[in-house]
Amino acid sequence: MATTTTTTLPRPPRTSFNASQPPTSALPALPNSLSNRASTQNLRKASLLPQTPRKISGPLQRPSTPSLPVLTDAKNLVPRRAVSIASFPQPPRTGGSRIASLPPTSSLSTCNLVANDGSKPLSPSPAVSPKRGSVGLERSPSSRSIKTSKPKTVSVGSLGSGFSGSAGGTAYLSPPHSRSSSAQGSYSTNATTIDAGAGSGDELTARGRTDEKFGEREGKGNVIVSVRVRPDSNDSGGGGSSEWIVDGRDGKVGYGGRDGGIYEYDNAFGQNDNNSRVYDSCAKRLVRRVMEGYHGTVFAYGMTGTGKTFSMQGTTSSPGVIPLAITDIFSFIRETPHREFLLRVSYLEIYNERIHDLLATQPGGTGFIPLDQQMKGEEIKLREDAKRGVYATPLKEEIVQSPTQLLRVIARGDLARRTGSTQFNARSSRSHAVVQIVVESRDRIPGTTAGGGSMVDNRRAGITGGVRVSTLSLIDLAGSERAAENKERRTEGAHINRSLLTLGTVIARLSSVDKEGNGKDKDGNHLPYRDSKLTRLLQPALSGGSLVSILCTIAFPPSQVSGAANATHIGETMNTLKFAARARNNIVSHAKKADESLAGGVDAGSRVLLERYRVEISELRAQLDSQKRKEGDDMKDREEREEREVERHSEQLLEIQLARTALKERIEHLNRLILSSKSSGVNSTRNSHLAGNSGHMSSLSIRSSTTTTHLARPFSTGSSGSTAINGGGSECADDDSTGELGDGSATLAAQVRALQADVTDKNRYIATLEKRLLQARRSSQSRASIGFSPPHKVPGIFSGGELVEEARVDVLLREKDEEIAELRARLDDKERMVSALRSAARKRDVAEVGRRSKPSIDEGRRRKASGSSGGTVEGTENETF
Ligand SMILES: Nc1ncnc2c1ncn2[C@@H]1O[C@H](COP(=O)(O)OP(=O)(O)OP(=O)(O)O)[C@@H](O)[C@H]1O
Repeated sequence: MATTTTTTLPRPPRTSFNASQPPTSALPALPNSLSNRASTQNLRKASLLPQTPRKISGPLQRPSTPSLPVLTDAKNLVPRRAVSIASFPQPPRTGGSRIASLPPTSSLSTCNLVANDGSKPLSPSPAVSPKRGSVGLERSPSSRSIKTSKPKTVSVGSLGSGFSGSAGGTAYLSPPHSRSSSAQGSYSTNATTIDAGAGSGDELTARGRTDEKFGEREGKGNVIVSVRVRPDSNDSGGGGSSEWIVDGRDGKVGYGGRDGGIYEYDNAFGQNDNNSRVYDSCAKRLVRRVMEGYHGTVFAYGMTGTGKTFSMQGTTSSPGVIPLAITDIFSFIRETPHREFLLRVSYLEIYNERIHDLLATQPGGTGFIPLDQQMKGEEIKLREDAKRGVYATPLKEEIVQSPTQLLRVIARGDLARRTGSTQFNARSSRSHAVVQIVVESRDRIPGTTAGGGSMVDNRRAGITGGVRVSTLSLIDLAGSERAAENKERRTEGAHINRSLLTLGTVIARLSSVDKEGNGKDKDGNHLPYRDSKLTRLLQPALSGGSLVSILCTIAFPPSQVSGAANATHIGETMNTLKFAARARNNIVSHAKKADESLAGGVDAGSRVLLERYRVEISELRAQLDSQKRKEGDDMKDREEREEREVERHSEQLLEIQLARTALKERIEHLNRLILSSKSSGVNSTRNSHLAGNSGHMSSLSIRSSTTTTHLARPFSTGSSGSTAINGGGSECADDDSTGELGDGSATLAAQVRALQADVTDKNRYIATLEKRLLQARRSSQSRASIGFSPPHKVPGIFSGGELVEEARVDVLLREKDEEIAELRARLDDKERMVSALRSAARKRDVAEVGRRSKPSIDEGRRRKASGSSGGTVEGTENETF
């Protein structure tokens, strides 16, 4: 696990204000230990720029000794490529200055600010003898317009080059502008052309260290407090602006009038300072640190209409902290190829002490849920845990992959935010809005692409390192307003003021907090973080857990305002200045680089999405692989099954073909037999008596394997005709031995026997055919029911060919059926022929007997006539019969 470096840095001593007293006005009032009178006295007595007090109560003078070295780290600075936001796709513009999260399209036109070398003057200016009211400053021409495209820098003699009168009031020489406009209408981050040094590590610049990079100077540490003066909107020059002091070089802002005072901050921005300069000085470095693993919080605080939203969101032509931070976040990602990042964003507002999700959409993702409906739904609560600190839940978080996407998400939230008209701002934010960008990052595995292995894989491979989670909170607070006309505004105002008051109280009491960091003051009392949702949400930042940048906005009272209103305005502005001074003095940050959580600590509910996604990716990959393997196996199985089916089918086809061939051969054989019988003339005219007895037989082409000569077979004495016809083989042998006539023809009985044998033979054959047919039918049915369904068919093997084959088999079967029927008919014919032959044989036998008996009778008659005995004749007849 990466070692955690604590970067609690020493801070220079600050003026300690009376922090025990909570503020009583709308903006928490900073108890002013010195009266104006005392201040005036001190102005005369004290030297300029005291070392510890922030509030400057004496004449402004240059310090006698230079407190800041100049560019001590210059040799360590590494030039860095300028990154243009134009390289990112631009989100759609919804128009109006309010949707200011969008980057500009036109080139910046008001950046020609007076530049110097950006370093703190080494030689103090000669001490001045300020007159009361001018606090050591020469009054600047109050009529100077802020709308002059080329701001005029007026030197204020008492402060030398450090102070200068400018439009609308006291101004100062601006440090060099880090952003420049481009012809393409994009803006490039020239300020980032000097890197903080490769591997800037975990150390943060402590207060008191000179840090020229990004135009920074002394006092830039974990907590940065800046004050920005809004230009006078009505171009009047500001009635009392001459009494206001803005020292951009030394970071001093003050009021020289009654109850006034001068305070020192990390940055003081005059009316000519644009958003990019504000961002570069207040937030740029913090954003970079967030990308490196620190938590960071930037918030804008101030009276209504003083430019908080303008500073945080900006306009299309002058983007504010939020869009510029987004640009830098993605620039950092592009410039850090050895790490991979995952960004998610949420956007909430605290309105009337209720939290609303500005990104909440209807179920199914269709449109934003109106806030009144959200009010009815599940309340968003603040929870706290050791890892995440204080967080709102349930809250929608969107993962973003590009600046455009991120800007769009925030622009969507901006549209949903509540605004209303106040006395000082036609479109006043009536809620505190918190954009939270969670940055997860981890080292990319060497030699792998972005889709590299999981943390588990890395550990197996011996690569250590985990996911670092840091959070950037960008907060646009609602403005305090003392007197509102309508009830709704008053209710809102009451909530806003109460939460800001609590914020002031907490910050005031931070100075008394014990060093344990347990949120209690020295008396053991808890700081009232829980008194408002805002302070509860800011608790981790205020109690030292993150880098903090507070931008306090003020506006000089308009020239037309006088009397009580003017006094109120001055009072509110002073409250803002005091709040800022107190914050600068009291907030101590112990910001640490976030731990890198290892894969082992990433459970299902872990918020470290980067690792969860990586684990999920590798799990899905494994699933994919196993599915592929399974599919391969299945495919192999299917192929094998299909091969087996093909084999079986072709075997069956072969069987059928063999059977068919056998049948054909048999049929041919039978045909040959029948034809030979026919050709031998069973129906010939020689057997006309037979034909005459059974005339239909000739028409049926009765054939026999025996010849008609059988009919001339001698009648066998002592054997009955019927026995001879129905006899078996032995009788046939007898017939053959005894039935041959002189012409060599078979006897009729033999012919009958032959026919009978033929009939038996054919019957057997028919039975065989029927059996085969049955088998063929069965196998054809089983083939149809298994394995031959279309999905299992192998194209080109079973599809068309199989169907044709099936049809052929059917035709064949039909043919066989017909053939069998024909054979049966022939058998019937033969049987009829056999019986006709039998009856012919019987007739012939009778005729033969008659023929033979007639000569005997004649002989007997002859013998009788000749007188010889007739015993021999009888004996002969007996022998014969
Ligand atoms: N530095 C500036 N330069 C030019 N215009 C500015 C500047 N600051 C503020 N404005 C303009 O002043 C008006 C009020 O500013 P903005 O809405 O940012 O005030 P706010 O502090 O956010 O007020 P609220 O608290 O009521 O929301 C806007 O029209 C804005 O464009």
